[in-house]
Order: sequence, then structure tokens, then C-alpha cells
Amino acid sequence: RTRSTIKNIVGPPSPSWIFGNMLQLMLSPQYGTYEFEWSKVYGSVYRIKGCLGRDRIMVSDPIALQYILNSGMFGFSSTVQALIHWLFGPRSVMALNDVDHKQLRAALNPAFTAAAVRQCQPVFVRIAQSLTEQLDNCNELAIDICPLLSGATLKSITEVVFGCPVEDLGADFIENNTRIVHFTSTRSASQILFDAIGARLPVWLLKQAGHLPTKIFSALRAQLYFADREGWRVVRAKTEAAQQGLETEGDLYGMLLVNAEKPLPAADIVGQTSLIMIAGQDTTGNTLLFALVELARNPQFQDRLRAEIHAAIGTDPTNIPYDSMPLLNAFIKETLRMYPTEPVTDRIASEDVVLPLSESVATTAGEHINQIHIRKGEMVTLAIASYQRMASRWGADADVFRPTRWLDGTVSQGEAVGPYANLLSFLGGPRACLGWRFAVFEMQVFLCELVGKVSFSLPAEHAVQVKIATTLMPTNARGEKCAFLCVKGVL
Ligand code: HEM
Repeated sequence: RTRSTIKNIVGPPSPSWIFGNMLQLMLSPQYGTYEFEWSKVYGSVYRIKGCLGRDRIMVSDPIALQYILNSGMFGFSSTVQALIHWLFGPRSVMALNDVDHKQLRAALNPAFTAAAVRQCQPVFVRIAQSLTEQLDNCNELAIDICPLLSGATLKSITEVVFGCPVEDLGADFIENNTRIVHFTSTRSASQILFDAIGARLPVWLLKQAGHLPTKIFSALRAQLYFADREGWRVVRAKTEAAQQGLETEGDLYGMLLVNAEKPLPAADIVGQTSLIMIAGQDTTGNTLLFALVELARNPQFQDRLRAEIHAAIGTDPTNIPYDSMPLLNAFIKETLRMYPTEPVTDRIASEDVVLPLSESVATTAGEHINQIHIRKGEMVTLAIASYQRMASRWGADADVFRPTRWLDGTVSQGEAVGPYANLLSFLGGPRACLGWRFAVFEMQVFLCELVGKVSFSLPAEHAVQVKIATTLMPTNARGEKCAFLCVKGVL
């Protein structure tokens, strides 16, 4: 076997054996304080220390990223696999591998096409309108928009997926969902260490940890129980409605259960309930939060966007040409570029592999190498946020939030790595986000409604910081999730 070259690659010094560089990477008060500096100093591939002295490489090189995502030679770490089982269940598409994953994704695909997503427009518009009304009444007061956005995206995902209002899922499910969202909005040094220790345990033993009587594990177990209960309730109701010849179209489960060319077995549909609810809620919610914060920071751009929205609405608000609105779409792309929900994600080599690179990297011996030998079991970190700040691809001012870069030729084409605008915010390859069209369309509708009718500005206090927990989120200086903005009706 070829020797691994990971440990020969240069990188920042590690401040601790127990935590390595992980606290700098994951717990810095402002996400990227260290990472973006490291990528400027060491380039698009460099080595950092994980917990307990484990080497890993941070990769933002597009060719290497493409290979990691598409070759099938890299998979989730054992702790992530266990978490997917605990939170989403063993039948969820994310828990499956190889041919099982491919088949289920293909079967789910018809509910995630552009045409299917368009059918959600009335629901998105109605929920965005009710959010606008709530904001309209705030009268320039500084309010925390996080709970409002989180609630609105939960409502959207419930209605478009199950075809029922969120209240129908039961107070116990909603309450537990709030606990899960809260849990995923926190990250501590002990969690980081737990991940590292878990990665050294055999998968079967790690899965047993799901039975531990702690608050977090009981919330995870409850999530699966409620998702199963409500998933089956919705599926039974739709089957009965279809048998009586009643309408079941218009929502994702109805589409898959009775209206698809090849209907999916009910158990496979129910198995996606927890995943879709969680994957579709705060991901979109947090991206929208960052979008509104950036609008508050850029009042001139906000005015231009509002003018574009008013012109597009014209006299027919039911027929907005979302895809032909240059500023709106450039703004969504820029928000996704600067605030990727999953700014870093780890993968483990499932075989010995040779990782190709687009540019050479330096070794500790002063050599330059064009490929990296990685041994089975070694870890690579996809540095998505760093990739999305590469000057070679996004322009010399890649660290600045500037939506017009998408319109003035600053962004250069290159290897296609992700499904949308060459970004990796939705990841890429066979495990790319299944709901990316959903998310983009929901953001288009929400932004048109909100920015068309409400103006956003920064309050004198409450500076917004960017922090990573499970996903990237806005926080206050104490690291608590919140985003205070002053809002005022404009019509
Ligand atoms: C801005 C919003 C969103 C972002 C940034 C986002 C991002 C992602 C990312 C990065 C992954 C890959 C996770 C990994 O493998 O490490 C993923 C997977 C997934 N997402 Fe999204 N997502 C968003 C919204 C949605 C929505 C609205 C839905 C559902 C309607 C959804 C459904 C899924 C599903 C089912 C997967 C698993 C795909 C698979 O494993 O084959 N996502 N998403």
C-alpha cells in the first residue's frame, strides 16, 4: 500500500493535543476567523489537527472537491452515520448507501422537479404574506426575526410536504421539533470531543448510544417516534382520500403516494418524514435570515431590489417572473455563497485513494505535489465556505458581500461542482441536496413578498455575528442564535 501523504502537507500549528485546531475551526466567535486566514496562507489544501492528534486535510481545491463528492470513494464518518440514524431513521434517503441510496433518490426525484416545486407557490405566498403582516405591525422596533423565520419555514415545509397545517402534527411533535432546533443551534467543546471519541468506536456500539437516557437522546428518539406517527397518519389519510376519488395532488407526499407513475411504497415515504422536516426548515430559514441581515446592511441595494420587485409584480402579483429577476437571483446566489448552511463537512476515505488537485500543494519537506495519497479511514474536510471565497473563482473581492458580481462578469465559470450556480451550499454529486429547487423557489417567493412590502435596517445595538452549530446561523456576541432588525412597512 502507498503511504499516506497527509501528514507531510503543511498547515497551521496546533494549539492543543486534545482539541487540535478544532476549537479554532468550529468555535471561533465569528465563523471563519481562522479558516479564511489559513486558506490565504496555506492555499486550497492544507493539513490541520483534529481532536486527539488526528490529522485531516482541509480541501477547497475544486478538482479535489469534485473527486471527493463524485468518486464514491468517500463516505460519512461513523459519528455522522450514527447521528443520521438517530435523527432521521434508517429508512431515510440519507441513511442509505450505494444502490439503495440511488434507487430511493430516483424514486423521490419526481416530487423535487422544477414543475413539482412550482406547485408550492400558493402555499409559499400565503405563509410569506402572513409573515409580512406580523412584521408590518412592528413599526420600526428592533425585533428578533429568527423565531419568525423559523416558524414560517416550518409551516411551509409541513404544508407543501404533507398537505396539512403544522398544527395538525400535534403540539407534542411541534414542541419536540423546537427542542431539536434548539439542540442543533448549540455546539460546545464537549460535543466536538464526543464526535472525535465516537469516531473511534465501532458503528454498532455507537448506534447503541442512541438508547442513552440523556435529554438530547430522548429528544432524538421522540423525533423519530413523532415523525413515524404523523408520517403514517398523513399517508393513511391520503390513501383513503384517493380510494374515495378525492383530490390528493399538490403536496409532495400525495405526489409520491398516489400520483407518481410508479408510486412509492408507503413505508419508504414515511421514512423521509423526519429528514425532510429538519432538512427543509432551518436550512432555508437561516439562509433567509442572513439575506435580510445583508439587506439591512446595504440599504442602497435593498432599494434597488425593492424597485425590481415592484416592477416585476406590476399589475399581476399572481404572475411574478421569479427566474427573470436579475437582482433577486444574484442576491440569492450571493447569500448562498457567503453563508453556506454547511460551511465544512467531513468525509472518510472508504478505500486507499489518490486525490487529484488543480494546483500543487507544499509539503513540510519543501516539495510541491500534484496529488495526495490518502489511506482508507483517513479524514478529509470539505472546506465549502473557503471554496466559496476563492478569489480565482469569485473575484478579487470574494470576501465582500456584493451581489452584482453575478451580473458584471466577475464570477468565472470553472469545474461544475454543485447543482446551483457552481456553489457547494447544496453540496454536489449523488448526495447533493434533494430539495435545492424547493429552497431556491421558497427564497424567491419569500424575498419578493417581504422586501416588496417591508424595509429592514440595522438597530443601533445588537451586532449580528456568524457562528456554526449544526448549520451556520446568526448570533449575538454571546453566541446565542438571534438577529435583531428594525422593520417598517413600505407601502
Ligand atoms: C437553503 C436551503 C438548503 C440548503 C443550504 C441545503 C443544503 C443541503 C446539504 C449541504 C445537503 C447535504 C448534506 C450532507 O450530505 O452532508 C443536503 C441534503 C439534503 N437536503 Fe437540503 N438544503 C436546503 C434545503 C432543503 C429543503 C427545502 C429540502 C426538502 C424539501 C431539503 C432536502 C434535503 C434532503 C432530502 C437531503 C439528503 C439528500 C441525500 O442524502 O441524498 N433540503 N441539503
